[in-house]
Amino acid sequence: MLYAGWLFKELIRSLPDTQSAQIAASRILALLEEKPSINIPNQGVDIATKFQEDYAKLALDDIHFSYSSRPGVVVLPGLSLTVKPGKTLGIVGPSGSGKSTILSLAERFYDPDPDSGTIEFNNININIFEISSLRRQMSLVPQDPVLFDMSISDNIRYGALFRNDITEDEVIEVAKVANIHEFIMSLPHGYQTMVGSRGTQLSGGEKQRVAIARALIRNPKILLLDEATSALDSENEKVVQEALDKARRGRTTIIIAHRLSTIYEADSIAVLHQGSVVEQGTHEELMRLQGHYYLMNSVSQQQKEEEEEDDIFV
Ligand SMILES: Nc1ncnc2c1ncn2[C@@H]1O[C@H](COP(=O)(O)OP(=O)(O)OP(=O)(O)O)[C@@H](O)[C@H]1O
Repeated sequence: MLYAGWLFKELIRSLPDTQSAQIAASRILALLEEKPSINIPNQGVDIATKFQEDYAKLALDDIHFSYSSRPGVVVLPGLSLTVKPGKTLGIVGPSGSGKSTILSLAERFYDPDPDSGTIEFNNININIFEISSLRRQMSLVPQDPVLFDMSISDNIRYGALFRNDITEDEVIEVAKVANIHEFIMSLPHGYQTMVGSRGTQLSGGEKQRVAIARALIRNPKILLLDEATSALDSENEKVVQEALDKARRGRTTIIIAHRLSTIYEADSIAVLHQGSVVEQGTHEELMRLQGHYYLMNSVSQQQKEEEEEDDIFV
């Protein structure tokens, strides 16, 4: 908490002038006073006291969900989906099919509709858990990670603000898994290098790898990846892809894939359409099925070939 206070001050300090700082401070304070969109139990169970297992299982069972701002639009009409302990579940589907919503529900940024089934963490309904203890079990790597105008080391530590005792060795360890250690060491100020406002001094791929290190520093039982390598060039994509593969090894992981090659190796792939799973299996099983997934692969293969042809004529 002390560290969070320090960070708050650092963020305000990094703004260009007093007026921007005042506006930012008042927005943050307004946000803190905003009513949550979920029912948070005051005295939930601390999840850490409940499980000793290394791996977590996450299961959504018959989840109905609409955003309260658009009550008429059903996003999930009774979704059931399980990710097994230590395994990777890939989720693919068209834009708007509900992929990111699943991650938001897992973290309890929203609660399912009242007539829903349950979301369970190791077979226990997640809404009995104290909310911050639940979120500490998970790390989300968003599509467009936000870095702060602080050193690389502090940007990584930001992933575990609840801990004041993170050592530099731990920071280095996760940076190595995230394939970013060597790059950091090549900089004149190493881990103390300032990344600039919103990380502007780093490339997209470097930012994503810092975000992966940030996700790993809290040693999450569940890793949630909203993959966005499609915005990267092929060189950067390969390095980020390797980092994602190392990060998820032996860890319960859900990956939302925008580029299908990201999830070829996943233990299971769910194809989502309008909030329902229309196909599920391994890459090979789904390709044999010659259904939605097969078609998506054919289209993306065709796009890739067209891009390669364009490259030849540049
Ligand atoms: N905060 C929100 N408030 C209201 N509606 C939302 C909100 N977030 C998402 N939606 C709507 O919910 C539906 C599912 O959105 P979601 O972001 O889960 O889809 P997605 O499959 O992750 O899409 P994409 O691949 O484009 O990220 C969409 O119709 C979207 O417009």
